[in-house]
Amino acid sequence: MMQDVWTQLGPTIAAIMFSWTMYQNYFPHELRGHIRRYTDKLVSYFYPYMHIIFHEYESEGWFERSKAYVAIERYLSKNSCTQAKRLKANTVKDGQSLVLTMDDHEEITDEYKGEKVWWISSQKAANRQTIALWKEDDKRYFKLKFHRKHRELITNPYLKYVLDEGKAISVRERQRKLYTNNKGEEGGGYRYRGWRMWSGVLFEHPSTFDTLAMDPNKKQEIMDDLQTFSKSKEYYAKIGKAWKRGYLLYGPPGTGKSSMIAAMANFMQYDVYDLELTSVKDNTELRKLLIDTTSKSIIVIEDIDCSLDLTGQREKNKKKDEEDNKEKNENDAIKEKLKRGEAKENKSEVTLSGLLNFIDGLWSAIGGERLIVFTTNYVEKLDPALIRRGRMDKHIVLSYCCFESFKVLAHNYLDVVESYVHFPEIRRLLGEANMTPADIAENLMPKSSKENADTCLERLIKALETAKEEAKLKAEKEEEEKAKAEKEKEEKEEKKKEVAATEEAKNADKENGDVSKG
Ligand SMILES: Nc1ncnc2c1ncn2[C@@H]1O[C@H](COP(=O)(O)OP(=O)(O)OP(=O)(O)O)[C@@H](O)[C@H]1O
Ligand SMILES: [Mg+2]
Repeated sequence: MMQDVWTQLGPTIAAIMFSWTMYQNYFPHELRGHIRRYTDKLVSYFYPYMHIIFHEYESEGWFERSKAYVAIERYLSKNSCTQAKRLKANTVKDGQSLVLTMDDHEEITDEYKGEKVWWISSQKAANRQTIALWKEDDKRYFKLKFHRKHRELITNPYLKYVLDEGKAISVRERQRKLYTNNKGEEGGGYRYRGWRMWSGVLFEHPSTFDTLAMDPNKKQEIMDDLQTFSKSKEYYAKIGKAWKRGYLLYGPPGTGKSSMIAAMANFMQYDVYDLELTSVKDNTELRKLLIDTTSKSIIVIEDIDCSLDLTGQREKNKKKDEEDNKEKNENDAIKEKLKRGEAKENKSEVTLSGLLNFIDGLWSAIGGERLIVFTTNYVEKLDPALIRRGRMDKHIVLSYCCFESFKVLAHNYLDVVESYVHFPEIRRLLGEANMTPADIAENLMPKSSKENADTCLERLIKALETAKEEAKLKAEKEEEEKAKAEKEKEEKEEKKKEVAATEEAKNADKENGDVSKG
């Protein structure tokens, strides 16, 4: 039987092989091209599917993986896990977690608006004679197969959906970074990312809006504002504004300005670029730094009043005495920060106009989706041009701890709620004494395993009473000093008047003498 089949098929197979060899070796090249085109056409006439190829590297010698390929890989990871028999593991988040995708030559399906598509991962062996220096030799690609009657649906909305979704997954899963432009002693900042202007470490600050102590309504307002901003790409484009928003956080030290920035970054899933203005050589370097930031980020300039001399003009218009006094306090505070290493001496040539350009000049629009946050202890020191709406769109004051803020801290630090016995007294004392959330937090923190909520709250009550007493004494002292100064001023005036009167009398005597002589 088998013999019969071979007798019949043998000549046919031999004829096909002979024709193929003749075709390969003796058929003219041009003619072969024509034949191939016509056979492709014929096949496509009967074969209803079409495909799109996405290469891992878009062109020869290109260093980076294609963004579309990476987004598709991320998008397909969910379906891969449930459908593919062989998976491939890639590490992400700086080696901290894995992304599983289908291995080469696997096929999985996906559905979009009820239509089925196929994704095939493939690999074409590269020419082994070439030496691949920076990537694997084999050229990977994804092939998307779909029915040609869905061409419109797949090439347009489906692919956009896949790429957007893939990018969103990457953003959600990426490990966020905290960057700084401070080069340090050895210029280490430039080492980490080679040619980049910023150096970065993982952003791991645990502050969130839940742990932030402030008035709940104000907190909600800020969260809504941030959320609206993140969803307003089209709106910003429509009104012709760069997609960025400025926040000015001001208030006394220890009221939660830096904590709020961390909470914002965690809430928005943004990177943080902590800009040390005193380390920026000049306006050109400032612009370069701006260009080198990515979208979905917060650019922070802390203690802006210590970073640049932005006081100039305005002070001339203010009352001299009052201003001198305040100036002294502020300078003391800056000196104190310098001592603690929280501020740097200003050797920078960055000017106010350079900074204004940084915030909303032409270059500020690149990248999009960025928040710019300034913090200061002395808002009145800043030039109005710097903080006007449009530059710093939202001004947020962080102040001394109120009862609402205290409740958040008490819950976070001690797990106690409003019904607690010490709360009414604390509420009363908070109304009478100024204490920053940082000080409250320090008092609430148990210092040993023997301390419980009661001991911590009692300690806080004592601290509040002391603060109240100190504030009273300070106010009395200030009052005394003011009265003393007032008295001294009056005495000086009196003395001046007396001197003037004596002078006048002397002059009058002299004039009289001259007249009598005459
Ligand atoms: N509003 C707050 N909610 C929760 N914790 C706070 C708050 N304010 C201060 N703290 C606590 O006090 C510490 C110091 O706060 P933070 O650094 O945010 O203050 P700041 O306003 O930035 O001060 P500075 O003006 O000196 O930079 C934080 O680590 C945090 O534990
Ligand atoms: Mg701070």
